[in-house]
Amino acid sequence: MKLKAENISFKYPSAKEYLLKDINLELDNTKIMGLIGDSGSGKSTLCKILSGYVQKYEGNVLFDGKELPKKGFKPVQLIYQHPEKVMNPKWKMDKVLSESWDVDDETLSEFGIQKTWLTRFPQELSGGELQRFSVVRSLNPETKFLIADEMTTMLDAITQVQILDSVLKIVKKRQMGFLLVSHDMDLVDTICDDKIYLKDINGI
Ligand SMILES: Nc1ncnc2c1ncn2[C@@H]1O[C@H](COP(=O)(O)OP(=O)(O)OP(=O)(O)O)[C@@H](O)[C@H]1O
Repeated sequence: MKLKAENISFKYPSAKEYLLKDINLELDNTKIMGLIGDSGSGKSTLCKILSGYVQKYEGNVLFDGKELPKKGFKPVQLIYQHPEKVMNPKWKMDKVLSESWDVDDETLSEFGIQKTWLTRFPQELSGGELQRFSVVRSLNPETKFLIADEMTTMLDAITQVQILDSVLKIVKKRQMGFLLVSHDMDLVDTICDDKIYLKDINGI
């Protein structure tokens, strides 16, 4: 499977300048890729475009040659850097999960999610606990490509490794594509087969 960005350009409505200009990118499930860039350089924005979360941009995002669906489930799933911003504060966590898929007990335990957390609201969980939900939520059986945007920043070092290991196990088993966005060069070098520097592909 291929995730392709063709001449992506993007400017936030409130900004004067383009953030992303003529980005071309081709990712597939044969290589685990890393995306690196300075803080504020547009990595999260590019991830939101590649996963169909931001839909107003110039250029095309094609998944296996087709545009991403505008509504409903998306085969490219994004694990957000700030899960609290994208979870409905009025929904308890069991509803937040079931909106994506019917998560089994094995997956909950693999990611260290305690059953009692399921009956809490997002604001009643720590950043790290919430991040585990964000990871699990993205692992719908129909997910074909996973983009992890600084997904482990809210976790301590040991938990980071555990969660990433579990995700990578699932990525390999299901032969999903995986893009890891991180500031941590050592982490990218350890986990990824190859890396992309945003400044090298951004024509601004
Ligand atoms: N909704 C928004 N409206 C206007 N500007 C925004 C919006 N979201 C982000 N920006 C700006 O766009 C730029 C890129 O932000 P983005 O989050 O994509 O960068 P990043 O490379 O992921 O940064 P970091 O590594 O710090 O998370 C920043 O200058 C940010 O302030």
